[in-house]
Amino acid sequence: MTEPKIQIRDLYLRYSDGKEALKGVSLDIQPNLITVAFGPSGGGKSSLVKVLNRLIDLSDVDEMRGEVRMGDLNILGKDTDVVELRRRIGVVFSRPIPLPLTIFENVSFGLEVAGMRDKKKLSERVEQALREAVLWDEIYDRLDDPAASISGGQQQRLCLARVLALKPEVILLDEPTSALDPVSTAKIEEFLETAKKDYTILLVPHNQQQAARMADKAAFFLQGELVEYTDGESMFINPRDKRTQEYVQGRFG
Ligand SMILES: Nc1ncnc2c1ncn2[C@@H]1O[C@H](COP(=O)(O)OP(=O)(O)OP(=O)(O)O)[C@@H](O)[C@H]1O
Repeated sequence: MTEPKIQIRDLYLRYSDGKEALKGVSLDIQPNLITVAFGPSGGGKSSLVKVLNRLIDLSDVDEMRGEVRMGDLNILGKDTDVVELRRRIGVVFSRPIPLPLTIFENVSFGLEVAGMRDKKKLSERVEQALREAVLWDEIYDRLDDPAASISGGQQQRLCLARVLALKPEVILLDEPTSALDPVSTAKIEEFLETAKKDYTILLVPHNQQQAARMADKAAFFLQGELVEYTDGESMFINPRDKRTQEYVQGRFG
């Protein structure tokens, strides 16, 4: 058995308004696979994403307990270096929010903050990240244009390239294609299929078709509970839990 990349044990999260977003979730996220976290709105998927790279620190939380580890690193640890954690676990959200800079600078920014100064190295890393994000061929001759001048679908891949430039180990994607047209969606999915050999990927899909297309492993979340966690195929063809069956068959939304 491969060692899980991320181990989550009995994770409980309650926001200050009393909402219990995660009610004792235990989940092993395997490397080099796409794990899909799906289920109806309010199930806790986005909260889980935020816990994993500690963006949850920016929310009003009443109580959070349990254990989340990546190898030796205690992700929830008080002394955990969250800047380094967020480099190792990158995140892409549903709306692309490029920095008000050029295309090139959007990708080089994080590298420069991390201390990379060598222009040649920066250019190489930017090109590599843009190629990996399936964007290079479309924008290689306008790297100095403002990021705002490219389409929404291209901006989303630019945000992905920004994450990739920092050479993360894990990539979290929270409905990354929900604002995109089918062509841009296909490019993100193409990226995910190729990228899984190099990364650990957790995807919150924007619909069930995408979940079924992309999932090597699938985790069904319902009102803060992880109801079922199994191989993608089993989940969508032959789910065990009645609640999963009903959701997968479209009997509730
Ligand atoms: N910052 C917050 N403060 C208070 N409650 C929150 C906050 N964020 C989420 N919640 C609540 O926590 C629960 C889980 O929400 P979460 O966004 O994690 O679910 P989700 O499965 O990602 O849903 P969606 O698909 O709608 O994004 C919901 O009841 C939600 O209202």
